Amino acid sequence: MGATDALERKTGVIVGDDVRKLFKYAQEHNFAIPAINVTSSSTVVASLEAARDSKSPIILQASQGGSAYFAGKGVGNSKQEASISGAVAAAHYIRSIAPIYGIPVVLHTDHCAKKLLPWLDGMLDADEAYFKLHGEPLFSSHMIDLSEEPVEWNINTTAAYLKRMAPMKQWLEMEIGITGGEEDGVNNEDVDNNSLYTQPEDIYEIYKTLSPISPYFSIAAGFGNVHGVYKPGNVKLHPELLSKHQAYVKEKTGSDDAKPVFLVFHGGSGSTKKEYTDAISYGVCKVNLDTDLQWAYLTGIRDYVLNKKDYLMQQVGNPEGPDKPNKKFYDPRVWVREGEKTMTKRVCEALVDFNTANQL
Ligand SMILES: O=C(CO)COP(=O)(O)O
Ligand SMILES: O=C[C@H](O)COP(=O)(O)O
Ligand SMILES: [Zn+2]
Ligand SMILES: [Zn+2]
Repeated sequence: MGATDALERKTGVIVGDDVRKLFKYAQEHNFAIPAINVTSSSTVVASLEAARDSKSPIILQASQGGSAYFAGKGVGNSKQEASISGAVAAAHYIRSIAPIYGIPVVLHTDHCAKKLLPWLDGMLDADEAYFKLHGEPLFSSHMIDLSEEPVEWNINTTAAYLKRMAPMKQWLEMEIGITGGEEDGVNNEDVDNNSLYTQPEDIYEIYKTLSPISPYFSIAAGFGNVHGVYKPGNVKLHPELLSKHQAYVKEKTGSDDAKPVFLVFHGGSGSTKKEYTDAISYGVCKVNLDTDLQWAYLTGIRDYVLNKKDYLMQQVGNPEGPDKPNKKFYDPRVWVREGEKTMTKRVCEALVDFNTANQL
């Protein structure tokens, strides 16, 4: 018995009820699925390889900036055209290759502040076009992040988007309580500390508003989360706040489910195993991990270049002889692959930390 038994589609990109079933299964079995920020085919395959080798489901997500990178940094993005095309290209790529890895994959997009809503609108146009042809949306899920706006406007605008997505049974993640650090190029490092911690009343308000529209939503509730990795002690996480949210919603709705809310943990990098497992025990089913993987990807490439320096300074000639060609050392499939290996290893560690390994 494993998570795959709960799913209708067992490999490749999953959508609709399967997404909800996977998240519920994760909550019931005390694990969370890592959401990896991908920016290229290379980071996609490094993540998929880790999930396949660990017999785990995985979430691949593209941020607005990561999507534009998929399209190419040389393309203009004043109307979000690079972010829309790049995200759609990433989605088609991931949909094409995910099945050969033999694991279920949730295809998601990350954040999306108010000023970036045209990006989300463009992706939803692509979802609806795909839905007409295939009876399912192109992406499994999206995030909307209006956490810096007044709470009422955040909830009402999120509700309007969920209404648009509901006929496609598409998942929507929303944020309440600001994530510190940097996201989408916006610097939240100086944000007031209290706005990093969400109150249970806000969670219930969201739950009450969104539930009648669609059951396919999750909440990234702030419990001190910060993007990036800083000096120890700078970030104070309070995952125990999440248990108050669950208890409050359970009491208000009379639900017999101890974890009625699907919760998301942002800023996963640099956190302790206990912070992960505590948050997971309170109903976190998705943990976002980016910065630690950027670092892991670099280390493999960095070490390769440093160790092979004498083979990389000219096309011909190395310590083995002045006539020796260096092609097999500077082929990107060799040195980029080293970054993939160290990234895969770090994703495997996360899968163990979040108790996801061997859950399929
Ligand atoms: O929350 C994240 C992406 O949305 C990732 O945060 P980290 O970069 O801190 O892991
Ligand atoms: O928001 C958090 C993610 O780490 C994405 O970051 P990014 O905007 O630098 O791609
Ligand atoms: Zn945010
Ligand atoms: Zn985030």
